[in-house]
Amino acid sequence: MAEVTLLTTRGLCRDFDGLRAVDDVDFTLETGEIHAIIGPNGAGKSTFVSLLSGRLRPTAGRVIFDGRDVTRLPAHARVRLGIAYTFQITNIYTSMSVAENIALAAQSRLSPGLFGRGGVGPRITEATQAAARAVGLTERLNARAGDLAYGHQRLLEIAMGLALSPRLLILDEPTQGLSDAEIAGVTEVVRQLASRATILLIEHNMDVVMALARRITVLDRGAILAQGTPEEIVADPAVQAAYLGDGA
Ligand SMILES: Nc1ncnc2c1ncn2[C@@H]1O[C@H](COP(=O)(O)OP(=O)(O)OP(=O)(O)O)[C@@H](O)[C@H]1O
Repeated sequence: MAEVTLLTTRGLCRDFDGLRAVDDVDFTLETGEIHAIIGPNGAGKSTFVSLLSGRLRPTAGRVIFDGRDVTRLPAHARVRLGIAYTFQITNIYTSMSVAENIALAAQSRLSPGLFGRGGVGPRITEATQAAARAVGLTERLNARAGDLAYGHQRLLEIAMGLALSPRLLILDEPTQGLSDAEIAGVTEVVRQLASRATILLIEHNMDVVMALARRITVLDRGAILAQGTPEEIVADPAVQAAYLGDGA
């Protein structure tokens, strides 16, 4: 089956005070794939996905999503087009319930500015329950988010991203800080999410990358060092020298 491109970048650059954090990146993401971005610390991974989500503006270059140039669109407009970047854990409201946190995310997509008006509530409830189900948090919907174990808070973050009904879900180190058992759980959740959304995954844990990714992009000092299937990346001498071989 022919691949359909969901997102491309052309000549994407981002400078911080003279430092080029993202350097002339031409990137292509195909619809339905799980695509991992890897690279050493400071390689520019978070900066790159922030340029995709609209959290940051590029110094140069373009971002095309579903055939449309979104380079100048703010983050909230990109969310509405279907680009979701999982909220950092600090964006979870710890005193609110799991359900309320997910509902807030669902509301921002389904009814910006219309919370509580007729017909909107049931759709939010539905979206909340579906997102909780997808990450295995159904039984904790009424728990206070602040009382969740750390691993469950990470799943809540993913559920909040899912509640935005994204076409592209960007997950920034979803397994960071988790136990081995929790990592296995998140890996399975992400695998299943791929039927609902294209996934762009920043991940340091190579076992997780190898288990999930159909394609991998390696960033090094802001530029693309290599791209390919997991097998191609593991066998790439430049990648071995820069990254895999250093015990990271
Ligand atoms: N807001 C900022 N201001 C100045 N420099 C920044 C800023 N954000 C990132 N940088 C710099 O840009 C470079 C790339 O950082 P980035 O966080 O994108 O890398 P990363 O690959 O995500 O790293 P890590 O794996 O450690 O999260 C680094 O040198 C970093 O210090």
